Amino acid sequence: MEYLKILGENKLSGVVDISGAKNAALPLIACTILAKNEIKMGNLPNVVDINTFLKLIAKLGGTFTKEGNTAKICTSLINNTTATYDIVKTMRASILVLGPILARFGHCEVSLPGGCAIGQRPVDLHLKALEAMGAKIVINHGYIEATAPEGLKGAKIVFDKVTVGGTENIVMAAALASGVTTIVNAAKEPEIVQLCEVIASAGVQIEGIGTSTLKITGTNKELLEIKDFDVIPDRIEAGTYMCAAAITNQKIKINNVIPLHLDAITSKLEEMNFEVLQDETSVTILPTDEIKPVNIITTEYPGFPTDMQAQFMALATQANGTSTIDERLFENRFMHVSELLRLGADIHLNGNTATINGKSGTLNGTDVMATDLRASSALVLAALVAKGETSIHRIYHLDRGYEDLEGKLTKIGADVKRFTE
Ligand SMILES: CC(=O)N[C@H]1[C@@H](OP(=O)(O)OP(=O)(O)OC[C@H]2O[C@@H](n3ccc(=O)[nH]c3=O)[C@H](O)[C@@H]2O)O[C@H](CO)[C@@H](O)[C@@H]1O
Ligand SMILES: C=C(OP(=O)(O)O)C(=O)O
Repeated sequence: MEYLKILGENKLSGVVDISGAKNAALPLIACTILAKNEIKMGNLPNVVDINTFLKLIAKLGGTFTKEGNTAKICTSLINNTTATYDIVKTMRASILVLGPILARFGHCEVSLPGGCAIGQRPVDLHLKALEAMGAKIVINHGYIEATAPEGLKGAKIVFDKVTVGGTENIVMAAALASGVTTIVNAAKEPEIVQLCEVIASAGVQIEGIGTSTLKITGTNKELLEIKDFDVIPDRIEAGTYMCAAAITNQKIKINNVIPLHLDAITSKLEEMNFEVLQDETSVTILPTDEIKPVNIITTEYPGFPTDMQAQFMALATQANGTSTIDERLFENRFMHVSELLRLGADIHLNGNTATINGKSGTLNGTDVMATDLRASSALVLAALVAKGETSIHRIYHLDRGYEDLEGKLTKIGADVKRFTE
């Protein structure tokens, strides 16, 4: 297994180029199942989850070629409708093939994803919505077996909770359904906006893009001609490097971003007394005299993202005072706390609230274990300011979602090396 060794306290400076968004690219690859043509997708991040999703497309009978950050995907020959456990267990986003395959073929089988390190993460809302569109769903031997021999029919779906994956699955299913589907309480994340725009650019009528009510007029199983596109920049990768600048209190420019997507992150950094300069495609974090504490509540976009919670917790250890972080989306997304404690942080957990006493002492490098993707990046951030050497184990989590992390950090002056144990 591979691990990272980081020697802390280096001065950082320079520019980081942000890759395409994993969480936009995954549903966009799933949406190629709606198309009859080959689609060229640019700005794909070179991360394990993308390769896993492409492998899933190939297992279903689709084809792809990938060169650098561009893939050409064609699903016209799909002849298998089952997403098996071996793939789903490594990548929960596999559930995103359910809507498009069911809509196109009238049946689909997807292994139940089960829980993961950050919580139970049920998919009941995806299933309930598909049932409202006419699907019959049974759970059999750990598989979701969905059928709709007559095709899916447009329906009014009112989501009990805002769900990113649920909204994506239903938008894709609705694109090939018959009639109009209205999604009320839809998620509004930029990743969903891009998915809707790509499907709309193929001629599907979608009203309300970027709002919490989406109205999709389906094609009644007529496959789409989807145009080539580039994946939007990764706002979570960008936010992570913004935190790298902040935690080391150095000036770093984060390039190739959409600053609007970073508003919630920028505003929390400003509350922590950092100046954040913006132009059309970059943000620059400037050092501050005093890092101030912050109070954060995670919520849906455009609020503060749960995917940035762990990184801000690492940053809060360097603040002059006590910060609080309330995790409202996932019941178990605090696995990084015990590892930050091993580095010397002073953090108390009470239910879904973490209290972080900043500057209670210096962090000291040691061995720590990554437990999920963003927990891993929080440990990397903490290691950048810890005294001495930190070894971060189980970095396969990190590789799911950060392209060339060592390369990007090394370029701005960090001492990061990968080893095999
Ligand atoms: C690949 C991808 O884009 N992953 C993101 C996506 O995950 P994902 O799409 O899984 O997250 P959801 O928005 O669906 O989950 C939000 C909340 O709703 C609950 N829920 C969801 C579906 C359902 O059927 N029933 C149910 O109860 C979940 O357990 C969670 O508490 O959005 C999350 C919330 O912004 C991010 O942290 C993930 O990085
Ligand atoms: C939780 C994440 O991803 P996933 O939903 O794929 O587990 C993430 O990107 O932070």
